[in-house]
Amino acid sequence: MNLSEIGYRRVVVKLGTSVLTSGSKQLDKAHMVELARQMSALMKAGVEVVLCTSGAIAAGREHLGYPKLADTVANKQLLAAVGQSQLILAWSQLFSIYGLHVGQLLLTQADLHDRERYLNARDSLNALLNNGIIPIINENDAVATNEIKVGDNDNLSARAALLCHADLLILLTDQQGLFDSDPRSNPDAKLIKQVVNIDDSLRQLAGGAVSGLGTGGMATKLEAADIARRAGIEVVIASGHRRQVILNAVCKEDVGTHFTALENPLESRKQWILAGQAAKGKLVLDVGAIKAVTEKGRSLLSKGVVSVIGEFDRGTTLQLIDSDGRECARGISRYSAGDLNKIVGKHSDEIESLLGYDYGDAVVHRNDMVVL
Ligand SMILES: Nc1ncnc2c1ncn2[C@@H]1O[C@H](COP(=O)(O)OP(=O)(O)O)[C@@H](O)[C@H]1O
Ligand SMILES: N[C@@H](CCC(=O)OP(=O)(O)O)C(=O)O
Repeated sequence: MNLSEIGYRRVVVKLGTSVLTSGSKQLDKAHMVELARQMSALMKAGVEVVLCTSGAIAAGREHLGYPKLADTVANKQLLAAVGQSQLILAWSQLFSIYGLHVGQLLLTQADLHDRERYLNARDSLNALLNNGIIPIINENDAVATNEIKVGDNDNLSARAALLCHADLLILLTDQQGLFDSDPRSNPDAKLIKQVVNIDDSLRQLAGGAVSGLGTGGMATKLEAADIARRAGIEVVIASGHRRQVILNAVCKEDVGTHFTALENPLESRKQWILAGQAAKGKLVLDVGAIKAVTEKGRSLLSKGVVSVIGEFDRGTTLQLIDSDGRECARGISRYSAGDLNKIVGKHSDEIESLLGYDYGDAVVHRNDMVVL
């Protein structure tokens, strides 16, 4: 393996519950050690690895002897709180076989949404990697309510890849990659080896199916792939049980589905906008505004806003959607929902007289916006 010729410096590996449990109800440590071996080999060859691991809830169930618990958020938090310590213990022991230390980062949406916390998380990741320690990331399920949850580890791993400026994201799951329909329900489904563009027809293929203990299925993997490739990060979706899968993916061998990265990655501030999540609010845009924003690279003005959805403060990241609810851009609002409700459809010149102040003509400035 000549990794110096490959060119990847930093790789994020995401392991789904389906991989960690091998489809059973418990952590498959025999398989985890094999994955740790491959990641350790990369670290020793000079390729830095960040591990994004699911499996806390499954590990919690196993550790407590499969208790009968109602399917509530609080009970999932209980299972994650118990299971996360088992999970990190397992990884710490398995990597120690290869002489490597691990460091744990449990993140929530809020850590990615707030610029200062985002930069702090980035510093921690870099400090670990600069010292040859493998960062192990999971969502902080025990404290995350639905509002502050990223929600699935596919998205979390993409955001982590942006955070640490990785150049490859490997999403490992229980299928060989992305198929043209769900291989669980269609045995004739065909593997898609290369994806250059992610559009609505591709999203439809991903459907909603999820393996036994997993969250999100292929749909969240596609979302993750889209976030990463926009930031100039290549993505591979492959089977976590394929022999040498991590090493082969890093050596650019033909494994699973490969997503080409966009050539002009977004600058860092736009990456941060994409790394956070537009959780709190939406603006519905008229046709002219959609065109101005998506085709002409303009800022969004109040005149082009048809309606405001949700309650939010100034400085919140919003989804900019069309009348069918399709998201066309994401950006930071210069006005609160309350203010926006007073100025929708109005000319920018009227803002000061309507509000008694103004924060500029743009409701969402183009420097604070990512067109999707
Ligand atoms: N087009 C598709 N190609 C591959 N898998 C798909 C597709 N559509 C849905 N799936 C489902 O997605 C599942 C993997 O997602 P998930 O259960 O969340 O796994 P993980 O725990 O690895 O994140 C597969 O088992 C498969 O049934
Ligand atoms: N944070 C959760 C996993 C959430 C998740 O996205 O799971 P998966 O679809 O298996 O990657 C856990 O550790 O159990």
